[in-house]
Amino acid sequence: MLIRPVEERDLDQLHELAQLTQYGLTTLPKDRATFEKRVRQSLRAFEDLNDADPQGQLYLFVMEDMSSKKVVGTCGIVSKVGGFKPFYAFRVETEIQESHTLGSRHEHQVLHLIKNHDGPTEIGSLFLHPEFRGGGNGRVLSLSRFLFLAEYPQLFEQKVIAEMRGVVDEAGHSPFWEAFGVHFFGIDFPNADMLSLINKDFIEELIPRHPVYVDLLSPEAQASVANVHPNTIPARRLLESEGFAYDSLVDIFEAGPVLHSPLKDIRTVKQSRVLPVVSIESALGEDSLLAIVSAQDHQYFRASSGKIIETSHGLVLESQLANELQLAVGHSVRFAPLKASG
Ligand SMILES: CC(C)(COP(=O)(O)OP(=O)(O)OC[C@H]1O[C@@H](n2cnc3c(N)ncnc32)[C@H](O)[C@@H]1OP(=O)(O)O)[C@@H](O)C(=O)NCCC(=O)NCCSC(=O)CCC(=O)O
Ligand SMILES: NC(=[NH2+])NCCC[C@H](N)C(=O)O
Repeated sequence: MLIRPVEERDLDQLHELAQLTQYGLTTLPKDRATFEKRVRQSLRAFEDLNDADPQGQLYLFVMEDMSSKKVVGTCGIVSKVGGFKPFYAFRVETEIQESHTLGSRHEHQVLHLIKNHDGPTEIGSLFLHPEFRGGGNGRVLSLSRFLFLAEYPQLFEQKVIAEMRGVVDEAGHSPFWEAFGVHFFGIDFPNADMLSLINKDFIEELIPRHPVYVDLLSPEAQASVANVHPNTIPARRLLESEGFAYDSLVDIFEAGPVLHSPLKDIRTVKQSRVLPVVSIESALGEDSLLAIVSAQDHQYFRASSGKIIETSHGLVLESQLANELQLAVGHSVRFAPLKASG
């Protein structure tokens, strides 16, 4: 498996992949024209990695199965959210009220709208073809972005967030949307989700101006606040194992949690180092380490996973990994253990 920047030739396969996403994966639209626009946006972003400030550039990656040459997964990074059009979220706050007269105490969860014009970096668009899940590919795909962040920190903000897909069923019904959003926006969730990627003006126009008491929503909607779609549990686990945490922000449409971490504290970023390749061998034994490895010569970033051994002079790579990344002795690579130790 090779992870590399998206190319124009991937469009057909990516578009096919997007048809498998079900509902709620906002940034992997099923509509081809919107997808094509995003691929072009990403091609522009990768063109110059030298002197860009984070201004909302989109970096889209694909995971390619090297044996079949098929695109089996994708993931992305937006260098900065917010800007002229804000990043919207609800902050879940707990309000406590007590009555001496009645001798009672109540805790209410209240949703407060926040609008951020100067937002963090956002990772997203994480999707793996169902046939390729469950064997560790998702971990490599998700973490590869962190080697890119470690390689080019100047392109990103110091804080990184991920908006996790919230609870939405197979027909596109979101309990939170049906209890809340539909009353204000008057359209269905899939439509609102799709429109929000194209033009967010309707959010500014129609979102309620006052805080929202969660107690007033249906029990299903209440239960969905800060919870994720069943197929998004692995994505959440992966980020949590890298140090990301939920801190009271949820999505305004389906109440999925926003996870966050300072860029420098992400486990893979923190543990990654750059060393030269000193040797390539056909098979490495017990003393080797399973690592995620990236190369970036001539600004061409690519990543994969495989066995390595660290020596005092540099790294020994297993030949399959070296072939996937087109590496020879003398090249430098960035690497980190695929999993946190202990
Ligand atoms: C997210 C991925 C790509 C993950 O791929 P895989 O399923 O192959 O991952 P995996 O390696 O099998 O599992 C990842 C980790 O989750 C754990 N895990 C798996 N199932 C679990 C479960 N039911 N409960 C608790 N933990 C579970 C595994 O042990 C593993 O952790 P260990 O490695 O520690 O053992 C995939 O599931 C997928 O395409 N899902 C559908 C799309 C989706 O919902 N994407 C996220 C949208 S939200 C988004 O895009 C923002 C987030 C982001 O960009 O990262
Ligand atoms: N409005 C939402 N919460 N959408 C979930 C987004 C899921 C995922 N982060 C994506 O990029 O597509």
